[in-house]
Amino acid sequence: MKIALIAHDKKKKDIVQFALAYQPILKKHELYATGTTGSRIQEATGLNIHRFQSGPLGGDQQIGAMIATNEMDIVIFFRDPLTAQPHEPDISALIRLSDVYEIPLATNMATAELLIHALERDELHWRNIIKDRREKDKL
Ligand SMILES: O=C(CO)COP(=O)(O)O
Repeated sequence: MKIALIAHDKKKKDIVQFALAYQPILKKHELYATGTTGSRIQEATGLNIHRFQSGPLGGDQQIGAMIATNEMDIVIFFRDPLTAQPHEPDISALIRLSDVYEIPLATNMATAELLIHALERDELHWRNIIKDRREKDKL
């Protein structure tokens, strides 16, 4: 599965803790992240992560583009609901696209934990079925 990891600045420590705790699960998947989140997780865990631009410079949009082309399976996005972000429209667009394409999206640690356990139990297998169906529809 392809998993996007994103965190706003005040949530970066949390996502690093999350990645450390679930490293054995995460390492079995293809990981993507916005720029700074990706480097912080990489430094702490050594996980292999494809890093996009930093969020304010287009990283959220790059992940959104993967969602729109049916290439992203899970989004874990530790948002900071208490701080205004300069790229708020990009954040809303990413969340909107996750809803448009019905991509499992966790915006806080509690939901992220549920998702990661579901992933480990292979309960997100339906994503592969949807992907195959959409690929066939394109033909
Ligand atoms: O701003 C972000 C998401 O909206 C995250 O970007 P960084 O990981 O580059 O800090």
